[in-house]
Amino acid sequence: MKVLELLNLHPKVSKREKHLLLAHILQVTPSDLYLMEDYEVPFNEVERYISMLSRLEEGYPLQYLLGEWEFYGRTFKVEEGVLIPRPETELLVEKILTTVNKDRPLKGFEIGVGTGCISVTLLLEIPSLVMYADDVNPKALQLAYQNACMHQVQDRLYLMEGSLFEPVRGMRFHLVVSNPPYIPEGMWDSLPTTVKWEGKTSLIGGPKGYEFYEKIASEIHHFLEEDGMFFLEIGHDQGSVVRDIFEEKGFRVEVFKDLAGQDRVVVGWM
Ligand SMILES: C[S@@+](CC[C@H](N)C(=O)[O-])C[C@H]1O[C@@H](n2cnc3c(N)ncnc32)[C@H](O)[C@@H]1O
Repeated sequence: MKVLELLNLHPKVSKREKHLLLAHILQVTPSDLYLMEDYEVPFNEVERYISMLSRLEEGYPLQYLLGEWEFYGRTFKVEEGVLIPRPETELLVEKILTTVNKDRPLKGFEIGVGTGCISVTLLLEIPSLVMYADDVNPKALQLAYQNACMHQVQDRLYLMEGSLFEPVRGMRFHLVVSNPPYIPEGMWDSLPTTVKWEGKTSLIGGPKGYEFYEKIASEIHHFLEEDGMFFLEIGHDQGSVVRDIFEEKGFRVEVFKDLAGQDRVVVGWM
């Protein structure tokens, strides 16, 4: 079959997804495909493409089929059960990069490293930084290690299996960052099928959704240097509740909105 014929299959799947998938299989860029419309695709590739298209139609995420996704202009490996890096999370990284003093040695900690997209990006952008990062999901830790190796920052990233602050008891950091699970449990059933492949551990924060912020607020003072700061991604409607949680514990916080005008990042300090 020809490229154009393949791109016209499965009308329910978006053109963009089909372009990304076929380009990935043929190892060309999506825009190359416009010049290859009459190219006769070898049988094996046709078979692979058609079976992946069926999976897409069933709601399997494109990113997992590709095995990689972009974050902050770089490629990260992704795998089923580990959160796919989101564009909103780039704002969290941006806030850190524009806030911290990058010219001095810095020690950071990330709760819930996932693919490692946040920690690895920070390490690439801040050469004086060393990051510690944990996750309760061993698959995420393996993936984060692979991504750290791919971007050659594995010597400055210490990955630990464990919950919240448990693996770093007794340590203090200049920055603590987290994009914790923040969706309320009751919303699981109504989430799109594609999102569910990322797993409850990645997404569900607890009955209220904002339980992780409560847990972080109750402990974080033990783990921050005197001038330390924390940077948290939040759900679009969690700005005021998360502000209250931290202010009640005596922290100063600022809430920032994303490009869509939704609450997205909380920056705080003691
Ligand atoms: C929303 S994902 C964020 C992943 C990644 N940091 C990102 O921004 O793409 C939340 C991550 O927290 C992890 N997690 C869930 N509960 C945790 C806990 N109690 N302690 C540490 N990590 C946890 C999940 O496994 C998941 O990788």
